[in-house]
Amino acid sequence: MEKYEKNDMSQEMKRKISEHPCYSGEAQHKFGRLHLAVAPKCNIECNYCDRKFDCVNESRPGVTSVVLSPKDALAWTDQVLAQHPFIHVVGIAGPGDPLANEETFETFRLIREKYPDLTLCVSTNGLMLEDRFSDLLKYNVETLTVTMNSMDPDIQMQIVDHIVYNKKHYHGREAAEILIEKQISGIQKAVDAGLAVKINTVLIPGINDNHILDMAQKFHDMGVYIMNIMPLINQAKFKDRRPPTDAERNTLQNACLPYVKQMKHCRQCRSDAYGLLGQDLSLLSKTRGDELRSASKAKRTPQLIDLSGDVKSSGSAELKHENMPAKNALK
Ligand SMILES: C[S@@+](CC[C@H](N)C(=O)[O-])C[C@H]1O[C@@H](n2cnc3c(N)ncnc32)[C@H](O)[C@@H]1O
Ligand code: SF4
Ligand code: SF4
Repeated sequence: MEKYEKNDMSQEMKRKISEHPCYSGEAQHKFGRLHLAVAPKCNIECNYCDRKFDCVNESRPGVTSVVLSPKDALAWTDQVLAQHPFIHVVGIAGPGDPLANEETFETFRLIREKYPDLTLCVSTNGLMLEDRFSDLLKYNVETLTVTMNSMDPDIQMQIVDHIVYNKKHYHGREAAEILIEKQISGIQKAVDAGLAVKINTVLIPGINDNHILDMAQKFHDMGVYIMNIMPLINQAKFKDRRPPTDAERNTLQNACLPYVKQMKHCRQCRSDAYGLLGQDLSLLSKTRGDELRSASKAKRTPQLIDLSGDVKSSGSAELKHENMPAKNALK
């Protein structure tokens, strides 16, 4: 592991990484993470993304039982940390894109004020990373994941349907070019500022599989800390595509390993997951939720991009199941 670490990484950052379950294979068994689902809107549309459905047993990215307000997210954090002191990382990973939602920054502000020693973590598609980077620094967000599936616009345009940037929508190659440019400049900015950057790359056979090794080499040059090659979950516009086999993913991870450290233990978690990676407590708690929902008036409101250029709601189905935060979360 040391061979990947930049010499200038501080002792404090090394300690934080050693307690982050996604950055360290050893940490996953001892330390947990709490995801706060405060960010429903997204500013791009990936062809594999489906944030519309939720099921009590469903565990995949983009799924949450309720969208929390920043205030409720703080109350929920208070309760989870009190009950589970092995959680040292609080992150925002959707269900949409954290940097497309002001609630993300307000949540970080509230949490940082109360918990100066927690590691704050965020996961983004990177479109707004450069533009909102100073806001992340303000709250001392130290670990950052950027999903980057291609550096080649001809490949990227097969994965992303469209983007919305500065209230304008872009399609096709132009959208892909803007997104790639913003991702690269944002990642470099974050690495240069000393953040531990992780890259998520969704492996989509027949689209980006032959390109991922090239990306790993570039990530090495850029100073990325770790790469997480995730298997495609075939859904949404990619429902008929074939996910990779474990062997295909393994082979690719091993090929990339000389260039950038590989995360091999990703669980493709929900946006409201908490606990150890291998034991998501949000899935184990089946008798909770009504109190939180009535107290917070929280509804499930996944939001998609409207082609007029606004980021808007696509529905407001109230959640029916009970799979959500604990009793007395909001006293
Ligand atoms: C739901 S996203 C939220 C954060 C942010 N919007 C992003 O895309 O990075 C969290 C992660 O789940 C991944 N993801 C979403 N849908 C997926 C799918 N169908 N198959 C594999 N990974 C998926 C995304 O690519 C991203 O890395
Ligand atoms: S950026 Fe994240 S939330 Fe947005 S469409 Fe892609 S996977 Fe879904
Ligand atoms: S989805 Fe993967 S990287 Fe993200 S919190 Fe879960 S295990 Fe960690």
